[in-house]
Amino acid sequence: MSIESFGSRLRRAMDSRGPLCVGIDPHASLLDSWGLPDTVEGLERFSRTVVEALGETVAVFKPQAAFFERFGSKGVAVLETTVAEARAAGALVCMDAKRGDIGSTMAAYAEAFLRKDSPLFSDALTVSPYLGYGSLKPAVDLARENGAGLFVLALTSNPEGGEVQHAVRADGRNVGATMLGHLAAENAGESPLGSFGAVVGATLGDLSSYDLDINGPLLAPGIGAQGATPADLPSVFGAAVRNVVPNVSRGVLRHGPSVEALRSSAARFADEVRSAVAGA
Ligand SMILES: O=c1ccn([C@@H]2O[C@H](COP(=O)(O)O)[C@@H](O)[C@H]2O)c(=O)[nH]1
Repeated sequence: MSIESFGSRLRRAMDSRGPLCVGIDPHASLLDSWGLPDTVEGLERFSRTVVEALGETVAVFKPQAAFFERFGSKGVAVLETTVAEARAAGALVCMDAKRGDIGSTMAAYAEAFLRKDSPLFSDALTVSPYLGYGSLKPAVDLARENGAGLFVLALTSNPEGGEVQHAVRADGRNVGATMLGHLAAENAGESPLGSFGAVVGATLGDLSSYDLDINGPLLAPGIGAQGATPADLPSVFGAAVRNVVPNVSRGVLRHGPSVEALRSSAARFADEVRSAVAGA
């Protein structure tokens, strides 16, 4: 029996639930504003509340591994539960762990997040290609085998990213464009959508000099706390906007701990995204 690909599962989730991805980023300041202690117990209450509020409506959750790892093994245990509960609620999970290393070590990272029986198995994983795109091959292979996906950092939302990603190579292409080219090759011939996506910040303004037509998803962080809005998406992404998975973390999470307020905030962002994409 063949496994359904991540790209196919994601397209279905985007069509039925809308494309919004909500981050699960338990910042210490958010725990505090939710009236929770900055402890493993606080972390657990926070994550469970987000999943309870939004698990049946958002297409994708993006837990930010760093906020769990800062509590050590107990925090990682909460991350495992969060992933399982989010997936059980019907959402896809993109683990934002931004892993990247030499190929032999990358294989171990891939096993941690993309092996079907791993406690942290996620539908997709963010990865860093800055040890060379080829170093990601073990993750590409395991993702394909298990119907999972990757989001490769191509053009990140932070202002410092350009120093690396806009650097121009000997062939005249810049580094970010080169990563997009690798992903287009990875996704060639896939339908309805390839499983190998790019991270492209919603904060970056006009990207018309880039070929964003990679036949794969474009994970777009930067909406809300970093200043971008859903209305920016068409001008940033052009025709590729239909493959954009816009991420909002603090912009939604700051409305907790009320489940109702979290739901209304996510619904507002989802509506704004829908209108922006429909008008594009
Ligand atoms: O280019 C990137 C890649 C990843 N991120 C991550 O997304 C969220 C954004 O959080 P907000 O609260 O909505 O700003 C966070 O987990 C980042 O690590 C990114 O912002 N930019």
